[in-house]
Amino acid sequence: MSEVNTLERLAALIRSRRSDTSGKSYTSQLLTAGTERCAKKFGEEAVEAVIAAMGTDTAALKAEAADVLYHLLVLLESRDVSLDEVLKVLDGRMGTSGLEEKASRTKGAS
Ligand SMILES: N=c1c2ncn([C@@H]3O[C@H](COP(=O)(O)OP(=O)(O)OP(=O)(O)O)[C@@H](O)[C@H]3O)c2ncn1[C@@H]1O[C@H](COP(=O)(O)O)[C@@H](O)[C@H]1O
Repeated sequence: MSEVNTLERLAALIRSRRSDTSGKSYTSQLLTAGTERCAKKFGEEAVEAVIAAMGTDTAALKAEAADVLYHLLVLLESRDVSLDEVLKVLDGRMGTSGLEEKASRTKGAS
């Protein structure tokens, strides 16, 4: 699937930025700043996506959604969690309904 390939390629690019010392990589700056900084940026971009979703500019929503995906991948990289590991969680949920998933979480929490 091309969508997954794009995310996988981006995740690999982000990982490679860990060892970038050129000083020209925004990703490298974020990773060097640490998880708290990455999480803050992710939160900001998520809020911007929410605001765009409430508006009528579809191009703006697509751009904000792309920012969210990029910043999520940077956040995961900062915690050494791979995209593949997250996709496996999603794969594990396939075939169950969202409501069943919700019920099993509620059960697990009690
Ligand atoms: N997909 C992205 C991407 N999406 C968003 N951004 C950056 O995320 C930042 C967030 O937007 P803001 O408006 O908050 O910008 P800002 O004020 O500059 O950010 P801060 O100073 O607050 O951190 C912008 O600087 C965007 O350029 C991205 N930066 C990089 N990528 C990808 O990562 C690759 C590697 O980038 P570098 O690490 O910079 O080489 C690029 O080739 C792209 O494929």
